Amino acid sequence: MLEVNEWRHVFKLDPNKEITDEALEAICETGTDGLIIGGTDGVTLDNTLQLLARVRRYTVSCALEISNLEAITPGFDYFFIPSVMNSPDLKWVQGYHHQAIKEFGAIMNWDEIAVEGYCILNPEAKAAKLTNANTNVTTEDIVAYARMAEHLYHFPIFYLEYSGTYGDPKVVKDVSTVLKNTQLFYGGGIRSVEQAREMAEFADTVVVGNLIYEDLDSSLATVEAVKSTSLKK
Ligand SMILES: CC(C)=CCC/C(C)=C/CC/C(C)=C/CC/C(C)=C/CC/C(C)=C/CC/C(C)=C/CC/C(C)=C/COP(=O)(O)OP(=O)(O)O
Ligand SMILES: O=P(O)(O)OC[C@@H](O)CO
Ligand SMILES: [Mg+2]
Repeated sequence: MLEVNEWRHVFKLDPNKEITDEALEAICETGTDGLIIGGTDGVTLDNTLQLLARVRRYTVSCALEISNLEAITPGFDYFFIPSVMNSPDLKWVQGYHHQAIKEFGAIMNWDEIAVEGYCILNPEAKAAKLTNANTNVTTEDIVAYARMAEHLYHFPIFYLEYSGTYGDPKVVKDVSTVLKNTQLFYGGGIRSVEQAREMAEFADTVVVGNLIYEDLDSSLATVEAVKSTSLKK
């Protein structure tokens, strides 16, 4: 099993979306480095457990990206905890986290936990709306969030999140140059191998989500595209 810090390509599966057994098998057997299970809305304990049981038939490693308290369950290789750095609302930065750790802290295996410092940049994304993220930011603002993630908070992951739309490669490049220890995730709007390659030049890890549900074959092709691209930092 690859450690998270070795992940180059991952698929994000949404428990709130339908996927056939054939499509799920194709995703799990592509040679992708990992799966992230998560979504912004409609994620329940029931649909999370169902998807977990289905992906556990394959050897690919799997992280639960926690978006609400109800759907927290053991059984994953990793637990990713988003903290939305550009939300003015404390509950999305650390409020729910405090509540969850009050409940689960004593039984948590901290080696399986990775905090993701999120910077959400598409104002139309559900996650941006939910968290009231301030998407009206400059590249300098974003770079400062990245530096905070690495040097103030020592987050293992900084996540440039454009969910639903293709982001700005120049922003990804500029952020990549200031991160040394914190892993840069890019996610959002990847719909072709060219886009996957472009972001893979600067992001340590490229996340492909909605394309799985819109054009399965194109999503499968992003694995090789990312894994054959060398980082340019
Ligand atoms: C034994 C046992 C139970 C073990 C588990 C212990 C454990 C791991 C406890 C967790 C502790 C903890 C600190 C939990 C955090 C709790 C929490 C609710 C934090 C808030 C997270 C947060 C900021 C959510 C906001 C939304 C968000 C950023 C979601 C991430 C996913 C995302 C951006 C998806 C993309 O959007 P999508 O839904 O795909 O959009 P479309 O449907 O339009 O595509
Ligand atoms: O669904 P897409 O737009 O590919 O985005 C992937 C991921 O970053 C969503 O959290
Ligand atoms: Mg999605």
